[in-house]
Amino acid sequence: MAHIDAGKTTTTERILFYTGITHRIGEVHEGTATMDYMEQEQERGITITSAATTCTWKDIRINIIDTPGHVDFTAEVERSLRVLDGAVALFDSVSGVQPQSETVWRQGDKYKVPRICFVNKMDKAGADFEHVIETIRKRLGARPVAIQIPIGAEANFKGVIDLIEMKAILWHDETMGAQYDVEEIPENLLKKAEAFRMQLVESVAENDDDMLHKFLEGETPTAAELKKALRGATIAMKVFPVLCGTAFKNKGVQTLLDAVVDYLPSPLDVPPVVGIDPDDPEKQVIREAKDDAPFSALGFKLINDPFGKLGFIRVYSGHLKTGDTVLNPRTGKTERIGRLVKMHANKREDITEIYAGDICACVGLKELKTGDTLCTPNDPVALSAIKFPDTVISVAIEPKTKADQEKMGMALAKLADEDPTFKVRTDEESGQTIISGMGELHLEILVDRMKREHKVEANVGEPRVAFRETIRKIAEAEGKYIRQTGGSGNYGHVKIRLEPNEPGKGFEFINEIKGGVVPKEYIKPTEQGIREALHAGVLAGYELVDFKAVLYDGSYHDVDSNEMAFKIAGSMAFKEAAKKASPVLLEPMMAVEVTVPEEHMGTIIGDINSRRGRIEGMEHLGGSQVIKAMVPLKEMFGYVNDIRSSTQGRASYSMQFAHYEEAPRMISDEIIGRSQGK
Ligand SMILES: Nc1nc2c(ncn2[C@@H]2O[C@H](COP(=O)(O)OP(=O)(O)OP(=O)(O)O)[C@@H](O)[C@H]2O)c(=O)[nH]1
Repeated sequence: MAHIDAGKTTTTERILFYTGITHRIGEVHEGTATMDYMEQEQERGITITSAATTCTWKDIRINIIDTPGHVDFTAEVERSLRVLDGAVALFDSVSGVQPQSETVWRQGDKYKVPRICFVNKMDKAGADFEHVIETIRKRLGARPVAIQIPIGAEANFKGVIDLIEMKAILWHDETMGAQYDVEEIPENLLKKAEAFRMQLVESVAENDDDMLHKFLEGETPTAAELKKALRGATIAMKVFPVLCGTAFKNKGVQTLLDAVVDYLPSPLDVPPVVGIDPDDPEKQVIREAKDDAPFSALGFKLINDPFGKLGFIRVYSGHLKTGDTVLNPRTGKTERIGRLVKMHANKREDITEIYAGDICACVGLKELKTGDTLCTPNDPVALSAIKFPDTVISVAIEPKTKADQEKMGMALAKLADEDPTFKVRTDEESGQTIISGMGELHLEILVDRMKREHKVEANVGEPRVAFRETIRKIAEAEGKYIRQTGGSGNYGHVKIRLEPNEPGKGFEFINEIKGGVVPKEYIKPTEQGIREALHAGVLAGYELVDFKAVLYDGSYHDVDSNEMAFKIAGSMAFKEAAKKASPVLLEPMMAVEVTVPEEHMGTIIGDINSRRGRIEGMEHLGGSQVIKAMVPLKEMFGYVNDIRSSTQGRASYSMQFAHYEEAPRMISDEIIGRSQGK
């Protein structure tokens, strides 16, 4: 996991080489990386989908997922971290912690994934190992602990000092697959190495009683003792071991693999997974990572390819054989496992059985969706699903020909099946197909994939911002749906109150009905009516968020009341109340970070101001300035090209969704006017 371009794919390629999976190293910039197998990935030199692969190092099997760094593909990182037991966080040796490193780090915290840090690109001009450690400490608020220090830097980077064994490890050769030599620590680095080892021992001692005792007695721990204590502290996420190297120049990757084996947890080291009983959501079910436990697995990724649907699963407990039947608690249906495959990027190897802790793909499971659990039918469990962020941008898409029209629906459905952050809907008024996603690049790639993989040509409209609406005041309203249709009647009547909720809290429904004035069976339908109606807010048709709906009164009819009538009454009351509750328009704000040479700073700041942006901070980094700003997404379309031409390509930027904010009057009037066709 890392910011864009830190070297994740390059490092993974080396790992595959050293572990004997590939026999020649694929290079990202030559478009030959094994892990970046999609055409678009090879053309652009970026990772888009996270590829899973398996290798073995020192008799330990390691499942690897190479994740994308670009924020538009953040869902890939989210699902990978949900199912992995450990991660390697890569950092650029010059920049250290970058915006997206921070995001993925927080995702790692969320899923409690122990991590080791690899400072890559030590061969680059300006490489500074200690600066990177400092940014990990400061910007991530983490506890990094160096277990290596570099020998030389930039073009002179030769190897590392292993602070555990207190030996120098030198790569005298930069060619593919070069082996290293273990030597004595050079005289001029001995003092520094001793000081760093002292820090390492101290950090570990703080988290290990035996070590603390030894430390206080003034004893020097052995390498084995140090390793054991460090493993414990790493798995407990008390410390994060830091290593360094250059994947591109083939230095430091074998030692990184050693560290993965030594310090990251095996499935047995992490706490057993906790799910719920699908028949009784109040009841917790704990599943230990044992092969003889009842089977449970989480589906975290789907790929539709010409050979069928591949569902990636991570097994948490038990084992599974081809021919077995599994239950999907979400649908309540069972499916038979026809084929199981181990994935090596896009190549597959058939297997017949899979065990606790492993990752593999099932072929042909029709019902499986991302985030579904698969389990033994007679001992079911539902594991917690993966939460994905909401989409922030959308475009209208139109098939070019009649033939494309038919294929487009199918193609979009397949792509949406694979990608939970890609949404497709039909605009009720215009009848247009609207696709939504995480950013311009995200949608561009999906449209491109539709063309290449599904042979559908389409015209794409201008990108549009996913605005939202919320309310600022408390308001009450009544919804009455009383109709006589033919013989049978309809009677639904509710009174509701809408109240603003804290930002980010979403929608909450509160039932305050007393004395059964609205019978129990009509409460849910009322809530359902409101839930359906909130998707089209009363201002400009955007989803209404962050509010509470309190159902406090109503009435019913013994014969005529039914669920449908209460659903309609709920939605009528909602619309009425929302109009009275001072609705406002919200727009997505992006956290933007621009790295720019000093002489272009003025241009960048002026430009950010003209985009309604707020400068939030500035920082020196090497010879450049890093400008942090909060800018409305609406003003950021096409920024890639604008910044390139205004700085002759010398600035780089990254941006990610931060939060929603009330749109200024001018913008809100424009959007509301447009939605009303003015
Ligand atoms: N100098 C130098 N360049 C490197 C090193 N590692 C990777 N690179 C180069 O940096 C660029 C980005 O490398 P990738 O491996 O694609 O980075 P990534 O983190 O996978 O990128 P995304 O998946 O797009 O986020 C490529 O041109 C690599 O050749 C290194 O150790 N030293």
